[in-house]
Amino acid sequence: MPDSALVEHLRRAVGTEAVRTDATELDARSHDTWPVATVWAKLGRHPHRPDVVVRADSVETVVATVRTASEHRTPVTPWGLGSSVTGQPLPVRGGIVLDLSGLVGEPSLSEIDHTVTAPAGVRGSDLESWLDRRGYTLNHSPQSLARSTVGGWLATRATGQFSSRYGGIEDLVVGYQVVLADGTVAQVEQRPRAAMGPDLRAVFLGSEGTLGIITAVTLKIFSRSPHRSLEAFTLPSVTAGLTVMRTIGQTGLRPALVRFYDAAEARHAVPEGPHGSPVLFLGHEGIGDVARAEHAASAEVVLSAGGVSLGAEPVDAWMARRYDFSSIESRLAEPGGYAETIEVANLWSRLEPMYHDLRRELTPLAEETLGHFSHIYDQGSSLYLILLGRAGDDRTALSRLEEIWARAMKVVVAHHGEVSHHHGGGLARQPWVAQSLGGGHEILRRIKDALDPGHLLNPGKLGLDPE
Ligand SMILES: Cc1cc2nc3c(=O)[nH]c(=O)nc-3n(C[C@H](O)[C@H](O)[C@H](O)COP(=O)(O)OP(=O)(O)OC[C@H]3O[C@@H](n4cnc5c(N)ncnc54)[C@H](O)[C@@H]3O)c2cc1C
Repeated sequence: MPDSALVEHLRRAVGTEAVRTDATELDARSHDTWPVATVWAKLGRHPHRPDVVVRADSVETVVATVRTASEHRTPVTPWGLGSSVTGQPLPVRGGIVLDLSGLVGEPSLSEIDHTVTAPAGVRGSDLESWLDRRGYTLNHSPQSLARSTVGGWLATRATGQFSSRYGGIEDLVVGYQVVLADGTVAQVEQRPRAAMGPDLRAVFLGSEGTLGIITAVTLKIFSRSPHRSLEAFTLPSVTAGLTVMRTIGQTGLRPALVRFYDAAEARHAVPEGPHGSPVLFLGHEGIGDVARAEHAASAEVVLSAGGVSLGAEPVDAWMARRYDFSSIESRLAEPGGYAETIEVANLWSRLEPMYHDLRRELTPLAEETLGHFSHIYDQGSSLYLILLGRAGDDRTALSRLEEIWARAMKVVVAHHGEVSHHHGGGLARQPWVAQSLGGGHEILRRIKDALDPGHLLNPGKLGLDPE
């Protein structure tokens, strides 16, 4: 039962309409897009249900909510569009879910500075369409573009499909407004760079709503590229593909698109074949002559590693379906069906052994284990695994998913890799946060203690609860 004094106080502070306590709303906020949470829902379980939902449509509502929560010593868990696939916005201690998806409004554009500022609840695809009509793009293209908010991108340190050229959200953010646990409204930004003190923009990126509530965001924008070259290639082995990706990155070539599928995922990525070989998708963009020259240089690296061109068509087809998530959703909708996506990262020197160990450990747990490498850095790359399976019933499916997580994280830690490249910790990676962050976790704990001494913001995440 919700605390009636809290609910009354919230209604007075933010208005009756913004405060929701109906069962449908509370049930909906007890599941995000994490497959484990989807199976809980199939089993009728709501282990992490809020007591009340506040729908924010202004910064004042956010401030009033956190102040009221502080007086009642009640947790507040921010919620964007719930596209997290790791349980990040699930209110594990109940209390208030603060829905930020109504925090919207007309963005403002600076064509001279090449920036756009938008309220944090704006849906990614709405902002991208708004910019597109004006000849610009964010060049931030997560697969969840139409299912996530701009504030959520910062809170989760998200990255997009063209990050190999443009970077993750940490490279695209100019500044933002954040409401602290005591209701203080702060602005952090750099115009465009500063050397006085640390770069405070980094503090809240990836904080998963545990340090503050982001209410407005200023992002870089780019003029639309006049030219794009796309091409797919088969490669003889995973070793060859990783060598190609590393060479391209370390030579200073900056493809916007690099996706290297192992043979198992290549069957899905290029359904028309040829089957049995890994496949690389490559794309360069920018001013025509420059992009064509870069593409030719990258293609030369691929061909000298035994690559064979399949032309542009497989990549064009992927561009058209790149936001499609139905293979995961339809498998999860089947009785006993389960599916999971796990993204990790490592240095080039450790990536291939980690990949092989992960495949070996996870293959017995699923009908299909698919892998691709898709965000390259000079020092390493991400690895994205998709697992699809069917169990006798949903209970068995749930334990299969739990075992997949446990085995995968153990392998990545053993290879000194990053346990998450972009989906974040949430509940899925809770047991591995402290080990993964090492000495950095103590710094994070102290920042948490200073910014949120009552530990009210999204408790139960990033291993930050008091011992
Ligand atoms: C089909 C699909 C594809 C995906 N593809 C990608 C991808 O390509 N790249 C990628 O990085 N991620 C991807 N994701 C994961 C997810 O979409 C991102 O993490 C996204 O940034 C979450 O945004 P959201 O607004 O839905 O936040 P939510 O899921 O609602 O919340 C996520 C976390 O952020 C916090 N939070 C949300 N808004 C705020 C705010 N304004 N202030 C403070 N804290 C806040 C919440 O408390 C929670 O901890 C994908 C998810 C799906 C379902």
